[in-house]
Amino acid sequence: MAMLGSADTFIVDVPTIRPHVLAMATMHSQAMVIVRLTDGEGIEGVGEGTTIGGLSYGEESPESIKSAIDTYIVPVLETCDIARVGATMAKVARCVRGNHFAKCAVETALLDMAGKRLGIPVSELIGRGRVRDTLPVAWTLASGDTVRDIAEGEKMLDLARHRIFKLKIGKRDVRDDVAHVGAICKALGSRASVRVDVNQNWSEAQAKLGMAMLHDVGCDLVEQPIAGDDLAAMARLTTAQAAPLMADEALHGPRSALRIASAGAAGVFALKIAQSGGLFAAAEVAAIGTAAGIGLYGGTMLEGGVGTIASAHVFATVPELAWGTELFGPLLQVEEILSQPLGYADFSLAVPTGPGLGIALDDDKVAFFRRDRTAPLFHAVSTGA
Ligand SMILES: O=C(O)C[C@H]1C=CC(=O)O1
Ligand SMILES: [Mn+2]
Repeated sequence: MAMLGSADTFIVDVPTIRPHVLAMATMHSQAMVIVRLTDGEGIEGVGEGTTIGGLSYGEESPESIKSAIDTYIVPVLETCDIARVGATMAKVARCVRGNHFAKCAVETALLDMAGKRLGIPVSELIGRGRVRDTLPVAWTLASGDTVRDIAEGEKMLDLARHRIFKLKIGKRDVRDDVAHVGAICKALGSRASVRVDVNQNWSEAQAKLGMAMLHDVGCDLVEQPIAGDDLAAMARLTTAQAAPLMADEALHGPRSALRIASAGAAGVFALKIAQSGGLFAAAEVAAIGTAAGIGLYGGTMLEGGVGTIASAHVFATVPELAWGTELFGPLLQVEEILSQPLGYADFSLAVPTGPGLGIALDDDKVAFFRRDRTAPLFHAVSTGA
């Protein structure tokens, strides 16, 4: 039995290392909602709710995530035995509709606490438990410039950090986008797998042309080429096109996963904990995909360290992760806000082994990047006078 001790939610804004150009927004910084819960014994759990480009990607914004947690979810937690994470989240689901990103942040914090209480990693609390300790990690080339993207890809290969690259397209004319992808495929050759994400920006006709041309230039996978709610068109493209179609924005948890699988509307699922509505729900999406013979990929909402590691614990439990993961979010930010650096090496991310999430926030960095910070932004520099 454990009762809620305290709850604190706040937004941190961390600049990106370069502009990140997507079809629907160009990011210069990432806004992450951090939730910190304690129980009556003082055990702390952290969670993260993060989306991309304000309201341009999905239906929740950083501000709405924080407000849903503070106003509607925390009062429910106050009535629960928060040691029972499944029962607590079931009660939250009865009281709060939708708001998957907010629920995921809270469920993450509860699982972090539960793991710490039990002395086991979160991955051991999901499904059948952990089956792997490292995850292959893709990088997104999205500087908006082909030459710069090739140089960045070469650098990542040299550093042995990434050999899977996702290109963000859909903003320009289809033929211009394909020329950009083709140039990168040609430059990186067999040293890398190149995939694209259109973020729903094509019509079905554009997708027919684009997917055929992309296959011809060596692109391995096409993510969400058209609107995620048009399952009939996704099914037509999945059947007719040689390049596999990956569902991303179409997936909102187990029920949508079942609908997509039944309609034959995707060959690959992008698993995302926030979009699914939490870690348990993401594991259920994975199970539906596996049962339907759909390939799995560990997706990201470009979360920082907390959301990335929460995702990593789930992906570490997936028996077959044919397409790897894209858990590079913290590397796109100028600072990880964690006390210990994450283990990116040998084209992979190490899944922490400590209790709970196995990570801790760095309080100074959090104080520095908090949107509501009261301390001065820059420390005074001594002149030696
Ligand atoms: O999948 C998305 O749409 C979101 C995201 C993942 C990688 C990236 O660069 O953006
Ligand atoms: Mn996507």
